[in-house]
Amino acid sequence: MKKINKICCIGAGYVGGPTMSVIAYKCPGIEVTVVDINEKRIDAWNDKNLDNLPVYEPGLKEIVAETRGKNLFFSTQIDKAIDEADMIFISVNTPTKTYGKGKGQAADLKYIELCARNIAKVAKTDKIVVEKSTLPVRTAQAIKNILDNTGNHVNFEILSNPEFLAEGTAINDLLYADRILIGGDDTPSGTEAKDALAAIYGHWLPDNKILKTNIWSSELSKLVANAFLAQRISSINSISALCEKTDANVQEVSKAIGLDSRIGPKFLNASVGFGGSCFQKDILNLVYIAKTYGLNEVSDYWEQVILINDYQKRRFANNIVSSLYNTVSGKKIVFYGWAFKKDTNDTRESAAIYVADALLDEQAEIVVYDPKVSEERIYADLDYLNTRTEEENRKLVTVVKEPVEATKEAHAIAVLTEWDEFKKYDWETIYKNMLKPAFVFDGRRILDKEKLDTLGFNYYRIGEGA
Ligand SMILES: NC(=O)c1ccc[n+]([C@@H]2O[C@H](COP(=O)([O-])OP(=O)(O)OC[C@H]3O[C@@H](n4cnc5c(N)ncnc54)[C@H](O)[C@@H]3O)[C@@H](O)[C@H]2O)c1
Ligand SMILES: O=c1ccn([C@@H]2O[C@H](COP(=O)(O)OP(=O)(O)O[C@H]3O[C@H](CO)[C@@H](O)[C@H](O)[C@H]3O)[C@@H](O)[C@H]2O)c(=O)[nH]1
Repeated sequence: MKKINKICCIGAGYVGGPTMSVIAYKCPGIEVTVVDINEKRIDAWNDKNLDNLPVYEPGLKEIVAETRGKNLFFSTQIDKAIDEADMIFISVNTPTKTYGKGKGQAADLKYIELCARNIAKVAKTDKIVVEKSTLPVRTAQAIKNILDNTGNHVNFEILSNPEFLAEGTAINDLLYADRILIGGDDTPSGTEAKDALAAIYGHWLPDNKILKTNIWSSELSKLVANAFLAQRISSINSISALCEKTDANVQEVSKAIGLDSRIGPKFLNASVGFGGSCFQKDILNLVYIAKTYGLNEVSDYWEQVILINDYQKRRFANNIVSSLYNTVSGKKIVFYGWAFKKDTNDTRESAAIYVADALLDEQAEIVVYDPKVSEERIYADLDYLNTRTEEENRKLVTVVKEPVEATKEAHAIAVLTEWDEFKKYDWETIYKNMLKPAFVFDGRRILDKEKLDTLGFNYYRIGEGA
């Protein structure tokens, strides 16, 4: 079996950084170099103060402290790292296309193609190239064409090894993965490459967790896994709307159905809507692929998962407006949370952005508190929507560091992220701070209903009648 001594990972983001840190940690005999074109990001990965790493994940800084400078390196010298590596992971972003054919649905593969061309240009020895990014099914074919046609006639073996970590639990998910998926050709060199990659994960995971498939099954399974997970959330969120009309309680419904072992209890938490960089992007990609093959019914079926998610965010915002006597103009609404889920500083596609946008359309004054998200990020998220000028966003939205203080003279609080600390606040003081009637809209169902009711709040939570 081919022995891997040096790994290069192109892309030092939310996947490349944590994944390679764990590989370096578990495989002290392998030298791992993570490269990126973004110099600022690499500098942050190399920052002496581990609180300044560009990705916040519980447990990450301890692993980086252990490995960085020993067998884990972060660098902008991309060509050098490619040249020296036996195995190259491509872990760059694959966002939804914002232009041209497939705009708004297809995955934008320009960064992937740039990586392939760069590898082809630089490689002087045989390489195993691993797709770590989430890609449309059959992308490996395109990568192979580029490598074989523009390369220096060395042998490239292409593997698909999608990543299933969830943000906020990335380190745990990597250390105790449910499964590792490795897709590749069944040729002798393909099998040898799959074995070499399996051996890396074999440093800490048992054989029965490592699943080898053909490359197309592997590429497609990643999109399907995300589609199934998001489908569960949209399913329960659609039922949350029905619960609110019928006095059923969505949590009781989740529990009742989840006890059926065929359904299972996980991923049935009703919420203000799923966010994150992956679910929407990957489902849209699946929708686009199905349409490309003329499978319109398949495409419509999966698109509905996104439509319900948009509906849920809109529904939450509309409910705030109608509860506050049909006008929020000039009213102070405090947002608890901006990240798309707890324990991450990532805000991509966070429901908070869209709820804020809808309320700003109604001229609300929004005050945001999030324990991990910077002011700069929050304004950038709003500016990116292009709904109003940057000046207006800064006029209507304030970002604060003091969550209880922020509620002074507020009309309402909206809980957008399920950060644990929100549960521990002094809700009595918050009640005193606020204008009456004091409204709380809990988009995550994390607060103590009985306590808030007793204190005098008008407390609403997703999936339950008033
Ligand atoms: N974020 C997640 O939780 C998650 C989980 C599983 C899979 N994925 C998938 O993994 C991929 C990466 O996601 P991410 O969240 O880490 O993205 P990210 O945006 O955080 O990181 C990608 C990095 O790649 C760099 N990059 C882009 N083009 C480059 C090039 N040509 N050369 C060098 N560097 C380049 C960017 O500068 C960026 O730092 C995506 O396909 C995503 O769908 C993400
Ligand atoms: O019952 C639930 C579970 C999740 N969510 C929301 O769904 C979104 C996504 O959460 P989660 O899946 O935990 O985080 P991600 O980091 O987006 O991880 C997903 O996307 C990754 C990128 O592809 C995959 O690797 C992971 O397996 C997949 O879980 C977040 O807004 C959550 O708040 C709910 O509303 N209800």
